[in-house]
Amino acid sequence: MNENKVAIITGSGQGIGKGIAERLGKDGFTIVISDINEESANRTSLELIEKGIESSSFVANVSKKEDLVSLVDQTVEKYGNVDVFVNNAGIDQVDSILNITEEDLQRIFQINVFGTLFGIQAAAVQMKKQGTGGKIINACSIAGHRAYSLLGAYSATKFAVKAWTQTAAQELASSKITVNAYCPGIVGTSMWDRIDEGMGEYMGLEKGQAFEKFAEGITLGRTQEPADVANFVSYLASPDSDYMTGQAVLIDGGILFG
Ligand SMILES: NC(=O)C1=CN([C@@H]2O[C@H](COP(=O)(O)OP(=O)(O)OC[C@H]3O[C@@H](n4cnc5c(N)ncnc54)[C@H](O)[C@@H]3O)[C@@H](O)[C@H]2O)C=CC1
Ligand SMILES: CC(=O)C(C)=O
Repeated sequence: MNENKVAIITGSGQGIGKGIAERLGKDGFTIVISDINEESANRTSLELIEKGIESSSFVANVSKKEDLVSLVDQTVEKYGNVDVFVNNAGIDQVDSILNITEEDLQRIFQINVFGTLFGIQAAAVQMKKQGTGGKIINACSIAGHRAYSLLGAYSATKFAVKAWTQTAAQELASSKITVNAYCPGIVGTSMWDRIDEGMGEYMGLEKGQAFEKFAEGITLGRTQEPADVANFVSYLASPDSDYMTGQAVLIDGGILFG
């Protein structure tokens, strides 16, 4: 299955992106690991190769459109096609609404919002050229369904990702390109280490307490692993999801409903 199909995952040197890369690699895709961090991108790609998965790594900063165009070009030069593009890279920011600065806002929007749009554009241009359809998959969040205290800027970026997903789905459907998003809850990656620290400072909590407080609301009684997200992304990347587009789906263990 998926022989000769190529998946690019941004921000896949670690965390959820790495989990997605491992799962899509198992599903038979050739995997392009891309990250702003060259060292982690190379390491993850080598790990996949050691598991028998065809893989390469390319450095790209998603906040620069030319990097994403070049990422797609380099992939096509090496493998001939792009079938799945996962806009996974994203950053967090913890701040109260009164303290968010213009500089902070520009940084997080440049990566989470502009970066996702640049990824959609670069992938769609290539997929349209190929004429065989494709799957564009974006990283949203529970914070794209409801905004959270101290995560105002981050939540705003994830609401925007949901908007890109809906618009791109409508505009690209005639080219047989589906566009969907995954919305995880609380995944124990380095992103949550930073959020835990930031919230801890604001709320006077010890290390780990903000994470635990958020985790209390999970119906299934445990926080998420990257593999929990990757299992769902595997479906979004497969023909089984061909009749689904424009959706930002909660995969959060039951934090939010509806
Ligand atoms: N960890 C969580 O609980 C949740 C995470 N998400 C989303 O999932 C995605 C992945 O998050 P995690 O794996 O937890 O984060 P992480 O911080 O562990 O990993 C993010 C990766 O993106 C890379 N990156 C950062 N800025 C970049 C840039 N400008 N260009 C290219 N790569 C860049 C980093 O080097 C890193 O490898 C993000 O979009 C995040 O918003 C959504 C919901 C929950
Ligand atoms: C990091 C993230 O999306 C949340 C809300 O946990």
